[in-house]
Amino acid sequence: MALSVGVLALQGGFSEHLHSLRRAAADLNRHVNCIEVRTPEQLSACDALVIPGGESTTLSLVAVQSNLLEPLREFVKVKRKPTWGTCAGLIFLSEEASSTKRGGQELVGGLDVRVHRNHFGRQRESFVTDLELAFLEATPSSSKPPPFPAVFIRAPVVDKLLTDEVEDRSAQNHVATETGLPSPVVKSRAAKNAKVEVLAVLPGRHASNEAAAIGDISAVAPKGDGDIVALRQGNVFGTSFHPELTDDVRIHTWWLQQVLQATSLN
Ligand SMILES: NC(=O)CC[C@H](N)C(=O)O
Repeated sequence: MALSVGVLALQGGFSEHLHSLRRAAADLNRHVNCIEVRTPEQLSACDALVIPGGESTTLSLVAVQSNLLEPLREFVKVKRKPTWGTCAGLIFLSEEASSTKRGGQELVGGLDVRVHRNHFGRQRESFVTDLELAFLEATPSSSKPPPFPAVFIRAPVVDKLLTDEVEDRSAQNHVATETGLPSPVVKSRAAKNAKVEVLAVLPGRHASNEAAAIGDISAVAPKGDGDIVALRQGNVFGTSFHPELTDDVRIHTWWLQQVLQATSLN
C-alpha cells in the first residue's frame, strides 16, 4: 500500500511542502499520497504529517476551531506517527514555548524542549544562511554534503531542553563533551523512551533584538556556540527554518526515507 503523508493545511506554507514532498517522492521513485489535512477524518488517513510554518498562534486557534488539537496530540504522542514541524510547526510540536502571545497558546507537544518564538526578531531580521547538515550524509564514508540554504523567517530556536536524554549529532564525528550545547536543566515531565537528537545548530548568530531582551533566554541559551535549529525526538522532527521555500528537497527526501523506514513501507 502506498504511503499517505498529510500536510496540515490550516494556515501557512502547506502548498510549498506538498510540492517539495511530491518532488522528493519522485526522486525516491516512490508513489506517495500527499494529502491536505483540514479535518480529523483526513488526519486519520495519514501515516505521517508535516506541520508547516506560518504563524503559530493562528495555527493553534484554527486547530482548536477545527477540532484538530486533540486528534493531533493523539497522532503525535499516542500513535507516535512520524511528524515534522517547520518554524511555526516546530513551535506547535514543542512542549513549551516562550515569548508567546499574552495568555499563552495551545501546543500539540511531543518534543521535550522549550522554543523561543521570534528569536531573531521581526520580519526584517529574517535571513537565509548556509547550514552544515551532517544528518543528510548518507553513509559515514560518503563525502560531506553541500551546505543547505536555510531560510529563517521570524524563526524560533530551541532555547531549553526539558530532558537530560540528549545526543548531539549536529557535527560529523562529534564528541559529545566538546559541544557547547546548553546543559539540560529540567527533567522530562512526560517519560519518553526516545532521546532528543540535536541535528543542527546555527553558529555565530545571536538574538540582539527586543524579543531576546523581553524573553528569558539569557539564562539558558547557548552562548557563542550556536542555536539549536533542527532536532528529532523519536517520531517527531523539527526545523526552525523553511526547507519548502527552497529548490533543495534533500531534507524532504531524507524525512520521507525515515518515514518509509519507520512505517515499514519501504
Ligand atoms: N515563519 C514562521 O513560521 C514564523 C513563526 C512565527 N514567528 C510564530 O510564532 O508562529
